[in-house]
Amino acid sequence: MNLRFTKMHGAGNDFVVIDATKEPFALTPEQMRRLGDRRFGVGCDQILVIEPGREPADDFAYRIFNGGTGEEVEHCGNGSRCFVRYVVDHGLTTKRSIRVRTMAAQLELHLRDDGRVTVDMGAPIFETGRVPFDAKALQPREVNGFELWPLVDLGVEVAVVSMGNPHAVQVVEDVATAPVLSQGPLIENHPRFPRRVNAGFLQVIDRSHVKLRVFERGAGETLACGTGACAAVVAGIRLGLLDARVDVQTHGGVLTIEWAGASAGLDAAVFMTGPAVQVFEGEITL
Ligand SMILES: N[C@H](CCC[C@H](N)C(=O)O)C(=O)O
Repeated sequence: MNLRFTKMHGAGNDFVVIDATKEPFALTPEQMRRLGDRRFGVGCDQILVIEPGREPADDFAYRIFNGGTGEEVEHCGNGSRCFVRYVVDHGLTTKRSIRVRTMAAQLELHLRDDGRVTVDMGAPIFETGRVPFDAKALQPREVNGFELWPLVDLGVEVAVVSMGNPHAVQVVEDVATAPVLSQGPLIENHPRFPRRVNAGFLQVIDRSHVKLRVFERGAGETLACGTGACAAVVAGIRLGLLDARVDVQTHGGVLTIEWAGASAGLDAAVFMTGPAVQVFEGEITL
């Protein structure tokens, strides 16, 4: 079969976007892995599939598949910005504030006049059972009232947060020398995370600037991770290290994360603002 696609990126986190608003989408996990393969396919971190809204309040639905495994996942922050850029640029909507539903959340997204996109990412989830993280028989270390959980076999402590998808965030001295490529897969597949996990490495520059690297579940280290940036900033705020608005420097660009959780309560929504770029359109024979 021939498949038309659009290649996009959000701060270097790259995507193959498939428009399934006109006919139903049905690719096998093997075909998804082929799309994600940087040698035998197009190559991307995730595949984004845009579908018509399934609920009256939703303008669209969009599905996310990790490019390395073909598995469908709950959320993709950088992908949600590219989704908005796509539907506006391809005339699928005349709105600039768009409601979309993913597997895990209903999002409100806004295309700004400066071309960046602001996403209401919803509230973070801290209950370990909902991340999910198996805390059985573990003693956390409390910092500023927030738990850091030991991964004893790896000799690290992580904050566990869900943004709809699971994140394990550790604070490091220097992301440039952090063991992202060696320790990342060990955290991703750690038995304490029954659905595996995205592993974040957070370096605090000052209370409103951080650097972040993420070894993503099902994709490896990406140039940026939107939900990872949200999870890392939320963890940093709860640890008392960060203010409510933080610029996150990733390999692929800067994401701005805002969370008023320290003053407005832990169920405050996280807002992410960042770029969304179309690179090329193409057709692949699967
Ligand atoms: N690898 C992630 C999905 C993509 C998240 C990331 N690309 C983002 O921008 O949030 C997971 O398995 O949960």
